[in-house]
Amino acid sequence: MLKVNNVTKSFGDVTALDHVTFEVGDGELFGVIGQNGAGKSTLFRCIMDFYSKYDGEITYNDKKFSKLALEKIGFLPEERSLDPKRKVEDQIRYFAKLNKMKFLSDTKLKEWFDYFEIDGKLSSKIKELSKGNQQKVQLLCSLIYKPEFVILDEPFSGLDPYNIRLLQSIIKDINKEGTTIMFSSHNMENVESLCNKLIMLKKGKIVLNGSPSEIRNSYERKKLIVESDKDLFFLNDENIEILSQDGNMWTFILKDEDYAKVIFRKIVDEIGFVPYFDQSPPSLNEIFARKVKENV
Ligand SMILES: Nc1ncnc2c1ncn2[C@@H]1O[C@H](COP(=O)(O)OP(=O)(O)OP(=O)(O)O)[C@@H](O)[C@H]1O
Repeated sequence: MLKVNNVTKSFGDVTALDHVTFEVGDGELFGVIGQNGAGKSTLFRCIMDFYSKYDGEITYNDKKFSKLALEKIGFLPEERSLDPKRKVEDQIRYFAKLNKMKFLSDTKLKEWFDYFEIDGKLSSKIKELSKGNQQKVQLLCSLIYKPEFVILDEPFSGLDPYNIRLLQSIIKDINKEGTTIMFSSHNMENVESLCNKLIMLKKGKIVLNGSPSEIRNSYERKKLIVESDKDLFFLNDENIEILSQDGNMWTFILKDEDYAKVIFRKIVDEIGFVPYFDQSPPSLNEIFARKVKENV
């Protein structure tokens, strides 16, 4: 288990991390979300022990992360670090060797290359690949030796939607095989579909912490979406903050979530059948947007 306890890291008068405390359990797929400058990369660098000092304590199974054998950790840094002049194959073999992978057969190498659907050849030079494909090679390099704990700083940045989905499914597969994975993103949608736990950082502080459903269910269900061909404006009263219509879909923002029962009854009484009636908590995307706007 990774334990981050009361970590604060400052650069002059900028507090990049401000009393940050959370845990990542073994086998978790853990998302770190936040806007630009929220402190995500600083957090990863603290975990990797790249700074000479920070306040607080970070341990992995009760030891410093940096004391772990190299081959147990995978790290995709925000600054990509491939050698443009090297061949793809040599670059992958270099990282595999650096991380103490004993043997990498040609077949295994080709399997991984195909798994990532990299557009290029193993014999291509890194600089001959597109940016997105270079990114896929770098992610491959941080995973091929099957580390037990992986940190991926912005693994999806600059990728098209197809490749985002491809890398998400690779990350899920590798996590299912037992690797604990922490990754960062600006995009809540990437995080929501992928992780089972997350934190959101804002100006170096944790403003959300939990599983996507725990976080969503901690919010009131004040938004109702109802499908109806009939006009529903007759339901507008002092218990409804906003009532809007888009085609046959109606959105109600309630003052109190319990009022949904009254609305449901009234619709059934007045017009009978209700094809669609949804009272979900806000999506993570909506929660993220709200948190961005809130003053911390
Ligand atoms: N080496 C440094 N020297 C000075 N300030 C730094 C340094 N590293 C980070 N910062 C500052 O710390 C804050 C957090 O930066 P960090 O890179 O951790 O954010 P981030 O969430 O990773 O952002 P992004 O999504 O843009 O990569 C920012 O205000 C940044 O300017």
